[in-house]
Amino acid sequence: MTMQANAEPITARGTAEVPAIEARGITHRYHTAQGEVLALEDVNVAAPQGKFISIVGPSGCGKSSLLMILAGLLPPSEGERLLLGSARSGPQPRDLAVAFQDACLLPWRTSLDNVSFPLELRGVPKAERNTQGREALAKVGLESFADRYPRELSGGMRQRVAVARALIQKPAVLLMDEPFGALDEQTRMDMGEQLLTLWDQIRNTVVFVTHNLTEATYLSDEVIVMAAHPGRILERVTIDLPRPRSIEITETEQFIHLRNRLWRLIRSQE
Ligand SMILES: Nc1ncnc2c1ncn2[C@@H]1O[C@H](COP(=O)(O)OP(=O)(O)OP(=O)(O)O)[C@@H](O)[C@H]1O
Repeated sequence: MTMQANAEPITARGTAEVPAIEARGITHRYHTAQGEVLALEDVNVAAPQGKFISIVGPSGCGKSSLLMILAGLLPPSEGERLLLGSARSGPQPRDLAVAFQDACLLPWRTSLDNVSFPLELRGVPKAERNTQGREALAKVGLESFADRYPRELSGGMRQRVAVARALIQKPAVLLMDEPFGALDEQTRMDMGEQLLTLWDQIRNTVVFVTHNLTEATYLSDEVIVMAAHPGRILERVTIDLPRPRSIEITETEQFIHLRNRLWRLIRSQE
């Protein structure tokens, strides 16, 4: 697989100055039988085009809620969410793809049919979507598993199918909520390395929610640290490690320094 460190960022429209995705003054309240929960308070986040942004923070600080709002799947109580400079509501599948911790594959479809599903929804003819589907599976190293069903794959393989399905849409913005959270530490880092190799080729905008500070430091250009009760932005940490990155970078002094900084920020809230 060739790595293109300087690939042009995917810009669906507009100029590179327009953030790919942005949350402006987002406040969100859930109404429960026990009363109101203030999940997010005045959150402002702008993910520049072609950047990899992670969101970390203690459990319950509103990371998933923020991602759902950015995805257009959850209307915020206050504030607005802009996708490529536009405040259109609801998900826009051509500009945006979402991958969750649970791979959410359709159990009755093969890997190939799961990966090519977004193209089917767009009415792409079968021969073309099969070609693109096989290409996408090859990118995540699963070309020989095209005809397998999800139940016949390991957890890591299922997650790779989900990543291929998200990437086949060539979205300008990819939102990922703990996509490797259910995997063991070794598989998780392997998946992170593979994701970075793919991302180096397309350089779209990724917003990645994780609990894992090593993963966040390794993948990101910037890590947004959130605080809880109410959920808000505590600090934004620039990760100025060189790219392309390989797993060995996690052993460098600069990496450990950045990761420890994130850890201290999270600890300061306890
Ligand atoms: N559907 C819901 N109804 C009521 N309260 C909710 C709902 N979803 C989330 N919350 C509450 O909103 C707050 C933020 O939750 P959210 O899941 O966004 O946080 P998180 O940072 O993603 O948590 P975790 O890291 O544990 O996944 C929490 O207090 C949570 O209990």
